[in-house]
Amino acid sequence: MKPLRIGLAGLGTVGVGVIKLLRAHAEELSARGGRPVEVVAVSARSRDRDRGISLDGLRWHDDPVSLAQDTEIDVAVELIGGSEGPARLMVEAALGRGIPVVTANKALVALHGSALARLAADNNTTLLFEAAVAGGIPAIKLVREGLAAERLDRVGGILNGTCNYILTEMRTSGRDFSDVLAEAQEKGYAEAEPSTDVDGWDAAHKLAILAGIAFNPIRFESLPVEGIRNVTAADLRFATELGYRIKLLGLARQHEGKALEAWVRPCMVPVVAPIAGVEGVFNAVTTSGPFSGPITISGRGAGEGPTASAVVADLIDLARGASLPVWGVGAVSDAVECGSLADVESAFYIRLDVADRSGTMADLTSVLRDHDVSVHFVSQHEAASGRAYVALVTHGVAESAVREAAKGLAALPAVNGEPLVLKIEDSLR
Ligand SMILES: NC(=O)C1=CN([C@@H]2O[C@H](COP(=O)(O)OP(=O)(O)OC[C@H]3O[C@@H](n4cnc5c(N)ncnc54)[C@H](OP(=O)(O)O)[C@@H]3O)[C@@H](O)[C@H]2O)C=CC1
Ligand SMILES: N[C@@H](CCO)C(=O)O
Repeated sequence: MKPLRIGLAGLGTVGVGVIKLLRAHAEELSARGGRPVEVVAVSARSRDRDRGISLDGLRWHDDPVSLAQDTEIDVAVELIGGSEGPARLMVEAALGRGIPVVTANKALVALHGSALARLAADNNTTLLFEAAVAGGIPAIKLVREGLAAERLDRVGGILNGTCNYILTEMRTSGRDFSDVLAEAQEKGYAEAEPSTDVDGWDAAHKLAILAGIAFNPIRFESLPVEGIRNVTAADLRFATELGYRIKLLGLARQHEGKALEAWVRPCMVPVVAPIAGVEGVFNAVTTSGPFSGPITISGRGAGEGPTASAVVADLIDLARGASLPVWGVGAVSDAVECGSLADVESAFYIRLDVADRSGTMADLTSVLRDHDVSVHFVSQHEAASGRAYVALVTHGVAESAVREAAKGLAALPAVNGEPLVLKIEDSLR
């Protein structure tokens, strides 16, 4: 059989992993795909860098766009990264000439998925991106293929391993965010510039893709995103006492007849929920639908091996001749705005740093009363001399009311700093 000839751009963590996996499992891949899958051309910035693998016999392109235009390749694999620049140009060049593209680039797909889907459709080819969401977890295949018959009402999960690692370490060691982040950076688990991970953007890219295949492509700018910088060790202690874990979640929900509810933010998850037990760098993807019920799968969301496994799974699909739609149902629809969260009802956790003196609790509860926020539970711990952390759990209330109440609480003389408001996600039980 004629091999499937791969042009691969990006020889970093994932690119090298893909070449190693294609070589290590060549026989099985050939049997499963019905023909050999072979890298024939590559592109990276430095031709001389030792990457720990032999590149002998592979054509070299300095420019990934020229790789995409190589007439002796059948598939272009983009493992450079970034939503703009060489990655986008290369993907557009390959799709534009009718060559299928496999990418692990979540930023690119989250921001330009709809335009790239249209370009692919116009040129009768496809764009595959299994590795772009939750690394080694077959998240895209779960939603697009395994649940192809379902009308999902929820999709999302724990979509960033760095945040999950930091929150897990904070809980188990009692240390604060900055301390654990610094250690994670020293060990190489977190980037020197951590914002993409800890401010929720990486998880947001992945959620946007999941929402795109489960429901509709969304306008990325309309997705509410909050990271984990304001979560403290005190919050993790309160969560444990209350029977919860704090997780950075990305979730999208389709309510009948309404705009898509979608967001990324730290949430309280009941300790009995399957997702609460997903710890450290692991990711989890969760879905729910009327026929399939709840599904949660977990695994490694990043790293050479898991990510390469997902990229090569897409290559096997192409070797088999599978023709998968870019988004879930095959139609290329325009990206839609996420709905406002103002009217979405939930229970919330509110944590405050307050002056520990008589009348403080009365001041707090009067603000909540004024905003019609009903309290379900209150707890308090000493913070420092004369100060205390107060945790309040509300009954179900519209998000707009709890946000206004938090502003009122922050304005009280007894309250120090900004209150932390976390959504309580009891639905994931
Ligand atoms: N690492 C992971 O665990 C995961 C990564 N991903 C995604 O996979 C993609 C690749 O990530 P990763 O392997 O970690 O990234 P790396 O930074 O390790 O590798 C990037 C590669 O791209 C090459 N490159 C950069 N600019 C150019 C250019 N202008 N022309 C040609 N080559 C270029 C670099 O070349 P050189 O080596 O010469 O500098 C390098 O080989 C990203 O989209 C990332 O988001 C997805 C899931 C997990
Ligand atoms: N930086 C990501 C891995 C790449 O998607 C994470 O921490 O999960």
